Amino acid sequence: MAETLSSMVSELSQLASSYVPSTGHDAASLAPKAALINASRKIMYSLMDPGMLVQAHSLQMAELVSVRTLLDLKVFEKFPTEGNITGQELSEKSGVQQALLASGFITQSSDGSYGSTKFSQAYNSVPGMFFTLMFDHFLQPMTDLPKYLAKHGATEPTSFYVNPYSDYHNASDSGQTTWEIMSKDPEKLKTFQIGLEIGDVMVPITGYYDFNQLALTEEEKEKTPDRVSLVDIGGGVGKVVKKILSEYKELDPKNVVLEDQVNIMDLAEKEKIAPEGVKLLKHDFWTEQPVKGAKAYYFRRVFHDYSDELCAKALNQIIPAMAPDSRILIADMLLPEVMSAAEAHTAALDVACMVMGGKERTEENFRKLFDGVGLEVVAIHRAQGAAAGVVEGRLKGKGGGEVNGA
Ligand SMILES: C[S@@+](CC[C@H](N)C(=O)[O-])C[C@H]1O[C@@H](n2cnc3c(N)ncnc32)[C@H](O)[C@@H]1O
Repeated sequence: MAETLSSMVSELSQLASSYVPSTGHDAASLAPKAALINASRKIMYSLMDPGMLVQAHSLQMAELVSVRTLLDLKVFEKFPTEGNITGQELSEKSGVQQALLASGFITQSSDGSYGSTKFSQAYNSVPGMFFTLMFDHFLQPMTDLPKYLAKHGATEPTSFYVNPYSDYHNASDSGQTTWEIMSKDPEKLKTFQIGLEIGDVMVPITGYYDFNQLALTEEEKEKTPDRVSLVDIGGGVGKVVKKILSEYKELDPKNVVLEDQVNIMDLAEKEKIAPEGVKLLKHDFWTEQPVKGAKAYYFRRVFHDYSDELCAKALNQIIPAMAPDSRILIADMLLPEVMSAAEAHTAALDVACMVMGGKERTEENFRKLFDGVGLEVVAIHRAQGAAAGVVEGRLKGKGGGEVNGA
């Protein structure tokens, strides 16, 4: 039975009455806010007629382009933290025309002067970088999706050489991967790596898989002190290993390896984010895994960039290096089998990944992927309050070799 306006309003009112404001940015703190926003959106959509939705979409398009332009022109940095600034002053300081400043993202008072909001202030740091990466790397190629599909057929892109991203950059015939294309602009590459931090809340790093179980046992410390506990493959500049090591104290940094492509490892060496002791290794995961017999090979937010065929190719490079008790850990979004408004952002990310030739996956998709290369799923560790988890796998038929009795 269709929900009535009053039943939706009463649902919203119930959520509002139990709502406790929080400044936390972890999945659990954001969940009640998301529930309230989803309930409000449901009401909004039930009230809108199609013409109003077109207006809302148009406004969003204009707002996105305005914010991106203002970020480039560093306009938000010119706002005083307290008080307002006149359009004239702002134009002089930033060199932009007043017309560009009229966005709901900033405020305007009765004398016509402009003030900042919590949003424009936040966009001066990491949230702005995340916005920029979503705009530059996903929105721009995504707007050309109809053109791409007309050229390549209406099928899921499965290649890292030919996908909407490479097509948008006129590089589909260049034999370059998405990453190689992105690496041509070091500033954009840096924004991508650092801005990704904000997506941490969608695929939390910690809190649902116990990384302490990968620490060496007393016996191992004596017999195989150099055994690697954790290899973070495609681990970026080291923010993820830093977070893991800060919360799972039994893990010794010297038993942790961070792997990524040459230019990312150069950046990691420069930025020095990974804790002292962590070994930085330049490694291309399409080639044989050099770290043998590690307790766990971990990919976070990597598989969603690739098709099933390519993920299988990456896994096949690790399988020969695995010990009987080694684990593969894939941390990614876990799409629900049936999509609801609460998971709308996972659908958006699924589309964003498709632009680069990848996709988000369901639990079942992961089981099939593992099965196809001779691995079996041991457990799915779901993150509380997020549509994400760690899929834990091992070599098929190696059930006896447990990682510290896990
Ligand atoms: C979406 S980022 C995820 C980074 C990090 N794991 C995180 O969760 O923040 C994907 C990472 O995979 C790396 N990558 C892509 N292709 C690679 C390859 N062939 N070998 C090694 N790393 C690769 C990229 O450089 C990038 O750092």
